[in-house]
Amino acid sequence: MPGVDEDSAVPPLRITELTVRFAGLTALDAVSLTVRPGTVHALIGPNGAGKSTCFNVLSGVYRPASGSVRFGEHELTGLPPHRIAALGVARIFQNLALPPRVTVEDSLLLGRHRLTRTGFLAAGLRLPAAAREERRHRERVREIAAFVGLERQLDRPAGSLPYGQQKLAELARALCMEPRLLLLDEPVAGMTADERRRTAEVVAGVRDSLGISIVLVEHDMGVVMRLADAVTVLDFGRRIADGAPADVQNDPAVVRAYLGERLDAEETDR
Ligand SMILES: Nc1ncnc2c1ncn2[C@@H]1O[C@H](COP(=O)(O)OP(=O)(O)OP(=O)(O)O)[C@@H](O)[C@H]1O
Repeated sequence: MPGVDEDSAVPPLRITELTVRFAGLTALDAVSLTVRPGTVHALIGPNGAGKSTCFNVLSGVYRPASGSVRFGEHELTGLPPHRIAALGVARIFQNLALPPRVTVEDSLLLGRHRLTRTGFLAAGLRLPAAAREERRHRERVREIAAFVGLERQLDRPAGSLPYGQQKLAELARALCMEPRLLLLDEPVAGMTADERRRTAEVVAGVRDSLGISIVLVEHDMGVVMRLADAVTVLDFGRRIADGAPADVQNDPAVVRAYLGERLDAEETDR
């Protein structure tokens, strides 16, 4: 499926020396990483490592104490979430967020709101330009639904779909914004093995056919190793490794960090 906007080239995302503090706790400590255009970049690490904090800075929820996040020519730190979204940064949350009683089609159409030119007043007055625009948006919604494999679910309320399809519908809604960067927060958590495989395929398709960059926070190492082009590992807010998945997996600091987490869990179980 091609993108619609010709001048929507995907720029690199450069995070430089990012530091976030909460009342004495350093949640991110001078973290740097670069997401190359059109790649899946996984952000992994044990619980409390700082992954969600990093997402919250990228999407404008938190302001860092210092450091910068540049998306192409734009500095994202200090911008409110809607301005960051308008630059083409879409975030998908871990919890289901689609209104359950609204049809998949209408939810996806709402996802295109930011791209609507004629606006709701013109649409309400049934002006021809608005009708044309709505037809165009509906066509694109159908294309995107087909891309994630939900073309036959468009008329169904989102809440009536199996969990895996609801998550795909959320991904479709994010794609309806025509984003250039997708932030995926544990996209396969709570899924069956089949749903995980299907979701991983769709995410790979988003990268390969749309060229969108993806930052992926995920605990499922199978999915990370299969999907990621690059991996950054955080532990206690510090970057402890960065590179190709296979290299990072064998890095002694990474093995130690995850081993520490397992030992902590065993300690709590006792
Ligand atoms: N709003 C906040 N106020 C205070 N402390 C916070 C806040 N948000 C996160 N923290 C702390 O910052 C650290 C990093 O948390 P964060 O949620 O970013 O980790 P994470 O890697 O996403 O963990 P998980 O895998 O468990 O989701 C933790 O010690 C957490 O308790």
